[in-house]
Amino acid sequence: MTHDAVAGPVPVMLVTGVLGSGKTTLINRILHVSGGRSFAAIVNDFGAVNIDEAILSASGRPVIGLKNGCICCSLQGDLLRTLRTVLSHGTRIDGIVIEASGVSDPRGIAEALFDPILQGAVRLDSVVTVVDAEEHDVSDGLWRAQLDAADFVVLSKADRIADKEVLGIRALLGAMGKKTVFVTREDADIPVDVLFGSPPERADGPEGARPPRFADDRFAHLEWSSETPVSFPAFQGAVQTFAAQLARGKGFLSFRERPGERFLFQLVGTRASLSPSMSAQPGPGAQLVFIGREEQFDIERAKAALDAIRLT
Ligand SMILES: Nc1nc2c(ncn2[C@@H]2O[C@H](COP(=O)(O)OP(=O)(O)OP(=O)(O)O)[C@@H](O)[C@H]2O)c(=O)[nH]1
Repeated sequence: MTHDAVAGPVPVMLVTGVLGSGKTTLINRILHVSGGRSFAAIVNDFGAVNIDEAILSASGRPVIGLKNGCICCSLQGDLLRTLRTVLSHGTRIDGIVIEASGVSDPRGIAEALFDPILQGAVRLDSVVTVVDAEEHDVSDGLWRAQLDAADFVVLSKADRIADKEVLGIRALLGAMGKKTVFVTREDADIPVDVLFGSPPERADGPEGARPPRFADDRFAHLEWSSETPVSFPAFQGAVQTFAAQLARGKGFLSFRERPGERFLFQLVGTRASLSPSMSAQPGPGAQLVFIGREEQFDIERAKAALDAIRLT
């Protein structure tokens, strides 16, 4: 099925969730379990280095990264242009998954999909919000906005908490009107057919009355790179000096102590991890992004701590 008028509009799934909740992990599994279907992914990262694009491109599916902004506001034009490019590519596309950056209010993106030129070419099938079972802040306005917009909730990292706590979060989400909650672990099956379900009735077209959106200006980010491998203990020591100020950190890097190996660094809340990188991305140095709330994250000090490791 090449995209054309006969095939009908291409279904779009919009995946939201706060920083580090598990959006890329979910999309990676969707791209891998897509069976005979051909899905494309559009990912929106917060910064010029698109780590998520590099992670997902290992799936072998078309993945396009949008950088330096938020598709719920400043990048809306880029999203529309990218969608048009994907649709006119000439290859069969059975569905498009759009990952919003962890600071996006999904309403802006849903509105963008009502663009008159795209009408008839794409159809917003579902808004999926990933909720981190282990770490979430129910008082956070962005978290609530993402939940409000969700047709489906995917509860990630359920493997990290007790079953009783999972039941508690499900009850909380149920009380918030979210009936369809999928609980996942990193290796669990993903109900792709349900998530790409029939289009729900939406009241969020251009005419609908909507509350104001959340902007992405509450977060500051630092991009840091090194052309050469870094020392592992020096890197660890530098990150420890500002990790408490961060909401998120991620990227690829190589260590002098492990020549020829490439690692994916992930930091969510207080949890940091390093795993062998499966993605093809430029080496041999480091490309990292660190994100923190504006009022907490001292970018200059973090940059100084990282720059110092170049000299070690
Ligand atoms: N144990 C466990 N870890 C998970 C699960 N889902 C995601 N993770 C881990 O959580 C971290 C963040 O996951 P991502 O998928 O990159 O999160 P994200 O929402 O795409 O992050 P941003 O795009 O930066 O907002 C990574 O270290 C993942 O391996 C899960 O279900 N279980």
